Amino acid sequence: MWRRVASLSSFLSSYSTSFVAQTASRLNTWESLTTRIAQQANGFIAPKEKTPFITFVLGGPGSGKGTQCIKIVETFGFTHLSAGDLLRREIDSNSADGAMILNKIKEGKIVPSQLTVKLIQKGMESSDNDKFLIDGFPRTEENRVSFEQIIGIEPNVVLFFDCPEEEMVKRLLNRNQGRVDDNLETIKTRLKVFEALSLPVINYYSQRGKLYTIRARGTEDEIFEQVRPIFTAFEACHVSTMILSIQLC
Ligand SMILES: Nc1ncnc2c1ncn2[C@@H]1O[C@H](COP(=O)(O)OP(=O)(O)O)[C@@H](O)[C@H]1O
Ligand SMILES: O=c1ccn([C@@H]2O[C@H](COP(=O)(O)OP(=O)(O)O)[C@@H](O)[C@H]2O)c(=O)[nH]1
Ligand SMILES: [Mg+2]
Repeated sequence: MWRRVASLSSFLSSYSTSFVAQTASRLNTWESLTTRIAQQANGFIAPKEKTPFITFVLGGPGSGKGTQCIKIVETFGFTHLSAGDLLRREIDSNSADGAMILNKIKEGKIVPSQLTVKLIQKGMESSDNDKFLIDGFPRTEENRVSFEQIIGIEPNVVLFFDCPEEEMVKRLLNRNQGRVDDNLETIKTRLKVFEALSLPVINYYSQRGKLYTIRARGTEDEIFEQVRPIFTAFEACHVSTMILSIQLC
């Protein structure tokens, strides 16, 4: 079934255009967006036994990943798995790895991949949902490869919140969530880690045609209006796929 639907991607792309062209008209790249979405739509709102629909949410510290994830969850019904939150929960639960994780976070360094991937895997397995926002992961090429090896699937979509450094620093210093890493010294390390280790991951997904770059400056609502058409198009594509499969059966 999935192969048959994929072979219809060019038809789906023109079909979905009429559905969502209005909302997506803000994007200059609409034509290539619909083509890519038609190719990547398999699994959106899929039943549990099907491959889940995975979105990686990437961007520098303070770029607004978590804030936008809340809006995506509210609007599109994803399950939000923040890698940072999973690690902080692990610290709070006094697990054997807690002290090591706390040190890594304090220093702005990256926790060993296997540990993070296992926590994400647990989060996915304990959810009935099939649509996941994996926020703040993968942060390194090693993270990315480890996810592919352990979970065995690739993301359908990768969002990149592209935000100027000075804006990220300002936001982090005002975050007020009592986080051990929201101080200037750790922020400086985190920005360096982002540039050296995370940007290559973003480039990798850009080359694979999976990257959607969001200009992450402006109000939260303005930024969400760049995010919304991406998922609206996937939803429309899913509906047209359902209609087609009913017609073909
Ligand atoms: N568009 C925005 N404009 C101003 N502040 C924002 C915006 N988006 C998020 N914030 C604030 O910036 C801080 C960091 O946002 P967060 O979503 O935690 O970023 P990330 O998860 O990428 O580190 C939070 O205090 C949040 O309320
Ligand atoms: O896959 C991950 C995600 C997070 N972290 C650690 O957790 C910190 C906080 O991550 P989070 O995503 O919460 O930060 P944000 O970007 O949202 O500010 C990072 O600096 C890392 O030290 C990690 O090691 N691996
Ligand atoms: Mg966050």
